[in-house]
Amino acid sequence: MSSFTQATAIIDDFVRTFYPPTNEDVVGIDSPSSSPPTQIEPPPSPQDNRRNVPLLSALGQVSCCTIQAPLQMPLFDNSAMDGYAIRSWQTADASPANPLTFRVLGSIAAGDEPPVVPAGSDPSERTCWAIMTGAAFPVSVEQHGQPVVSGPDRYDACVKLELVTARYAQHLTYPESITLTSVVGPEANRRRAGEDIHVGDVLLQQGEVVRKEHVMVLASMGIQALHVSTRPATERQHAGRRLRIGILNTGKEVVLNLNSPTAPDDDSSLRDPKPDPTLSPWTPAHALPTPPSSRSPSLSSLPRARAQLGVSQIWNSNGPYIHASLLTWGFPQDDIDVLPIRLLPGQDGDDPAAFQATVRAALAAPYDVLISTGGVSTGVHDYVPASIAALGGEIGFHKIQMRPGGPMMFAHMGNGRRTDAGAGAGAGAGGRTAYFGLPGNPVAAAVCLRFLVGPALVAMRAGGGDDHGLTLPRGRTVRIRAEESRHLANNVVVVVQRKPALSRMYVAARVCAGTRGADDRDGVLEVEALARGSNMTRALTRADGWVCFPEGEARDTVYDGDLVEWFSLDL
Ligand SMILES: Nc1nc2c(c(=O)[nH]1)N[C@H]1C(S)=C(S)[C@@H](COP(=O)(O)OP(=O)(O)OC[C@H]3O[C@@H](n4cnc5c(N)ncnc54)[C@H](O)[C@@H]3O)O[C@H]1N2
Ligand code: MOO
Repeated sequence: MSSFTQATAIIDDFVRTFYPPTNEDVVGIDSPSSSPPTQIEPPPSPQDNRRNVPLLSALGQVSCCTIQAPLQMPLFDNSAMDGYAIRSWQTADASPANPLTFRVLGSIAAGDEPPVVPAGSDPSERTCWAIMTGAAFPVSVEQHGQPVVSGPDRYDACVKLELVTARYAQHLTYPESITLTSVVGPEANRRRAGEDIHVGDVLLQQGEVVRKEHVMVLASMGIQALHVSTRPATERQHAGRRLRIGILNTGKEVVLNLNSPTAPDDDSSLRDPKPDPTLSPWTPAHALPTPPSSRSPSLSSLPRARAQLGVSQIWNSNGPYIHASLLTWGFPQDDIDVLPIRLLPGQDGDDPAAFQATVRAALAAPYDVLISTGGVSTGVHDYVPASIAALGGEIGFHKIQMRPGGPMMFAHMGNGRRTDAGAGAGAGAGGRTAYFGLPGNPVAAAVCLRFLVGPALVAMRAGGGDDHGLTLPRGRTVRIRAEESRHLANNVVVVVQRKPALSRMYVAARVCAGTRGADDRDGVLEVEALARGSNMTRALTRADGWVCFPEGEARDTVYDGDLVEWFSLDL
């Protein structure tokens, strides 16, 4: 586990070794601009140049429509951790002196249809399911097929795998039983359907300039095209070398929806008037959305957005977000490719062999930079670090003391051939292709991109920065305010509570209304901390930046009114 400082030093060393200062030609880029987040333009006039364009082409343009969410987010209850879905009440007596054993009934990966468990089974029997991050929880159903939404039958919580001792039987790919020595709270590590976005929530307003954060959220809804009024592009010039960049998204639950800004013009996501009454077979009735009466074009796209997803699948939002970020930071579209992981006959989703074949081909291409999402944490399907090591990648770091984004890895790779056959994982000789393995959770991926990948790419492009190395983001001191209704502990408004000196922590934040653009009375800008949670993407569309609570500080609580560091959303 590296500290943030160690991680940046490792990347810095790579940049200095393989991408020294360059005198290469200036790269002229039509960058989609970094407009202030909440910039609203006057409503477009009829003679404006309105077009229906693929989502990535809408970056930096003015939206002609107010877009309401056609889907709830998360789409279904799912696990925030790799671990075991249990009935939390059965853990009430667990302690080191009283370890409890649970029989494992099966395993659920993200993208798997969740098992349906008949309610009314013997409650004295302790059972559980192995469950991966992003996987749907088992559904307990009554005799007549109604899902059970509360009560002792429900597998309501996930205990993370680090907290249990697992016993394996030879014929099983998952443990036959686990032993637990601590109590697990109700709903622990369970991300609830709709906790971030409700159907009908406004995601983008008419007249708003489309930013990369909108791309993330709209892509997660399966929205592939937007009506925009095009503005003249602002040409930004970036000196330095061109970098060929490949984006890979792992996870069999992830459905790729956008390939490039040059995808065919498609306005079908803006048609189809009928709402879908059967959002998902296992969504509890109370969570089914009631579409509001005034429908926006995106609400009417609900059947299409949902119908194209299989059970337990999600739209890819990380890929479009990374793509949009690179375009925003001035990397030319021609230099960016989306690299789908293609399965061969007989290969299941999330097959490390398919992933390795894709990376091997990319190394031969060759790419300067590969950025993947997902598969870097601790679960059985998190094969990215081992695969990169097996391909000869030299792992610079895997796991950082940072939240979100802790599972991130960085490696550098050559042509994919191992130089020292038989040596242990990670013993490759490395090379000049930078490999950034970002976590799958979208906010975690965004933090890694902003604070580690972006600065690295800029340094690689320019061969410069601070003394020709990595330019670390520079912050500004601001006063933190807790967003309304944040936790009230003993009448003191607490912004963040964390374990002492644990990790560097980033939280999306927004300059407080009334102080926007101007400092408050004592000259310090006030910013509001927005929702945390590495799957809570909606906050990003309202944010202007990130606040940082640095690592190594003994204090575990950040109070309303404390001074903290603030960073803009863009580089
Ligand atoms: N037992 C433990 N479980 C987890 C830990 C841990 O320390 N112990 N860490 C958690 C943290 S923190 C993160 S972040 C995630 C990262 O996991 P992975 O990088 O292995 O990512 P996945 O499991 O593949 O996906 C996580 C999450 O993100 C969703 N996802 C994935 N790809 C996309 C995409 N392209 N677009 C949108 N959303 C995506 C996926 O469905 C999952 O919900 O691990 C925790 N678990
Ligand atoms: O969910 Mo993890 O911290 O990288 O966000």
